[in-house]
Amino acid sequence: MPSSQFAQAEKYRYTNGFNSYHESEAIEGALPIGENSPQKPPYGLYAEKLSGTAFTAPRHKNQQTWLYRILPSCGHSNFEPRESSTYNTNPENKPYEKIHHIPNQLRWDPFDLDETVDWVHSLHLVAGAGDPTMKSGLGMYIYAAGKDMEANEVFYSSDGDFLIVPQHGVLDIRTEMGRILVRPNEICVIPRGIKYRVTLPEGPVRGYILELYQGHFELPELGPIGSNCLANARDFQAPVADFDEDTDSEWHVLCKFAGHLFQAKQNHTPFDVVAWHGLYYPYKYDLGRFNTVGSVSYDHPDPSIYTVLTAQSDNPGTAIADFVIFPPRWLVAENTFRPPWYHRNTMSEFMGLIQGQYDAKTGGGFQPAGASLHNVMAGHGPDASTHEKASNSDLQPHKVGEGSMAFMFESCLMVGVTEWGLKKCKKVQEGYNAESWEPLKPHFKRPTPKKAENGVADVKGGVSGDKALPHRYTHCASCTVGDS
Ligand SMILES: O=C(O)Cc1cc(O)ccc1O
Ligand SMILES: [Fe+2]
Repeated sequence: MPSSQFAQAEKYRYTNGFNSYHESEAIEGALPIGENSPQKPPYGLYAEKLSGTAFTAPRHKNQQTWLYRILPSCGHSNFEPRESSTYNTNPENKPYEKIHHIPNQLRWDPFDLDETVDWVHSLHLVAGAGDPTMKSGLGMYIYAAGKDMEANEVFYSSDGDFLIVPQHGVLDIRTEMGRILVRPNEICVIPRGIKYRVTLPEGPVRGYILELYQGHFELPELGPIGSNCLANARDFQAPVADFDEDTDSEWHVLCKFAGHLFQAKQNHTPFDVVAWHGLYYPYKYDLGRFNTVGSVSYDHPDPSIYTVLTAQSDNPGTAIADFVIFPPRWLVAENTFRPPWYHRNTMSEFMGLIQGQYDAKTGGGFQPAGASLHNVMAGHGPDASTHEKASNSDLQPHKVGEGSMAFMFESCLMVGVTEWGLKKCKKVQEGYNAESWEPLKPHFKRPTPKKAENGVADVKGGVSGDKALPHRYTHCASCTVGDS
C-alpha cells in the first residue's frame, strides 16, 4: 500500500456491525465505566444523550447514544431562517411550489453536476410522500455539488435519516461520531440530528438521497434464506470517535427543519465528541459486499431478494422505504423470461443507476445519474428491445450487470413529484412511455382448433401437448401413474 493510502486508512477508521452496540473513545478512559452520567465525567467532559427513538420505544427498536464532549450542543445562538434560491427541499410550504401526483411513468436524463454549490445547497427534492412534521413518509433527492462546505459549517436534518447513494465523486463526511469516506458503490446513512460537514476530496459529486421521515432502516428478514446472505451485519461500518479541541472559533450550524433551512452560531466546534457509546450512529456499507441470491431453477423472483435495507411501516412486510439493488449476478433460470416481468405495483418504484447498464432497460434511455419513477399501479417492465432479446436468447447461464449497479427506492406510499423534479431540472424525458413500450408488438397466435372426437371444434384450442411441458415436471398433465 503506498504511504498516502496508509495515511487515508488512518484518517478513516471504523467499527463493524449493523445495529450493534458500539463504544468508541479517542482518549483512553473518556467513557465512564458502569454509568452514563457521573457527577463529573472523565477529563471534565459533558455527557449528552442523543435520542433516535422515544425513550420508551421497545428494546429491539430503541436507539440512543451517549456523547462525551467538550461542550454540550445547546450552547448556540437562536436559529434564524436561512433560505436560498438553491435550497429546494420545502415545496409543500411554498404556495408556488406544488407537488404533482401523476400516474404516468416518468424518466429523467442524467442530472447535471453543479460545481457552484456545496452539499447543503446541492440538495434538490425530486419526489416524496408524507410530511416531516408528522414524522411520516419519505423524500427523494438528487444532490450535485462542487464545493466543500465552509470550514466552520455543519449541517443536520431534523426531518429524517439520510440514506446517501453516491453516483459520482467522493464524499468526506466528518460527523460528530467520527469520519466516514463514501465512494460510488458505497452508501451511507446519517440518522436524524447528527451533525456533519461534507468536503469533496476528489472534486464534484452527484448522487441520490432517500430521507426517511419515520423510523429507521433495518436489515430485511431473511426467512428461509437463513442466518446469512444479502447484506451481512458485519459489513456495516460506523466511524470511531475523532475530536477537535476548539472552544473559541465561530461555527455556523445549519439545520433542515420541516424542509426549511435555519442557521445558528456557536463559539465552539461541534466536532468535540471525545467518546461515545450507543446504537444511534452514522454508518456506511459497500454494495460490493452484498451477497446476492436468486433463482437457480426457474422464474424471476420478486426483487425483494435484493433488499439491502428496509424501513417498515406498521403493516407487516410493507415498507415505507426499501433500498434495493441490482448488482452483477448470474442468471441461470431455465425456460424463463429472465428480465423483470411486466407488472403494476401497489408500491411506488423510484430507480437510479450508479454505473453501467440496467438489465431491464437496454434501450439506452436509463443512464447513470438518471432516474425513473413508476408510481403506484403504473404499468412497466422491460423496454421493447429488452423484451425482444430476452424472448429469443439462448438460455445459457450468463452474468448480467458486470460493472453495473442500479438501485430502487421502493415505497408503499404514492409519491408526488416536485416542481423542480418535473420542470425546473429540465431532465424529464418526454417520450419515455412511447419509446419503451409502445413499440411492443402482439405475438399472440390463436391455436388452430382441434377436432374433438364428436367432430365439434374445440374452441379453446385444447391442451398444448406434453412435449411443451418443461422437463422439470415429475408428472405430465395426462399421466396417471401414482394417481389413486
Ligand atoms: O421495475 C423494475 O425494473 C424493478 C424490478 C425488478 C425486478 O427484478 C422485479 C420487479 C421490479 O419492479
Ligand atoms: Fe418494477
